[in-house]
Amino acid sequence: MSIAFTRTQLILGGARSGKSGFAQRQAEGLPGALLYLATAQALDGEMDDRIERHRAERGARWQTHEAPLALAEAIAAHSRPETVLLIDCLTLWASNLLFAEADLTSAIDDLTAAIAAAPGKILLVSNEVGLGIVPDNALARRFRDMAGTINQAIARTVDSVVFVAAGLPLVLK
Ligand SMILES: Nc1nc2c(ncn2[C@@H]2O[C@H](COP(=O)(O)OP(=O)(O)OP(=O)(O)O)[C@@H](O)[C@H]2O)c(=O)[nH]1
Repeated sequence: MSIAFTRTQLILGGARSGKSGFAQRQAEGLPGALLYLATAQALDGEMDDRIERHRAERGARWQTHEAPLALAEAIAAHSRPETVLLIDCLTLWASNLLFAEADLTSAIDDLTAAIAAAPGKILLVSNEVGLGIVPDNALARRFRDMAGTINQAIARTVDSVVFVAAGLPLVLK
């Protein structure tokens, strides 16, 4: 099932909700060159295997670039009128920012400006992390708040927002 797409779309969902697969199918339904911008870093063997599986599933139509922190710069460098950029995912980008002790407000401003200025199509994947119990430690609470703040800022910026649960899309905007 695909959802109407104009130029920019945010795809939210919980862990293993099917959001990445949904975003990939949305992108593959569009004409143009497909570019995957990964924010994940392979820090252990399990993540290596996961990334390998994702690369194999994407197939030969896709090019991959990694941007754990400099997402705005990567969008500016790779977006062209004929490209479809899939950014997966903003939640890991938030945790990379947190560990790098980066300035969240200016990182969000740079990212929203880059999305608005990009000439090509952009899909962004993000986790909806705040639905469970309140975490019992300050770092996890800070991360949860950052993730929510980023999702709201990106949702304001993009043309459409979809929430994926159990593999099924619900249009929010
Ligand atoms: N560095 C890197 N990361 C990748 C690559 N392909 C996918 N990833 C990462 O893999 C992650 C998504 O995979 P999963 O963690 O299996 O997805 P999930 O969130 O559990 O499940 P869904 O809700 O179904 O998306 C994203 O954070 C991507 O950044 C790649 O080629 N390089």
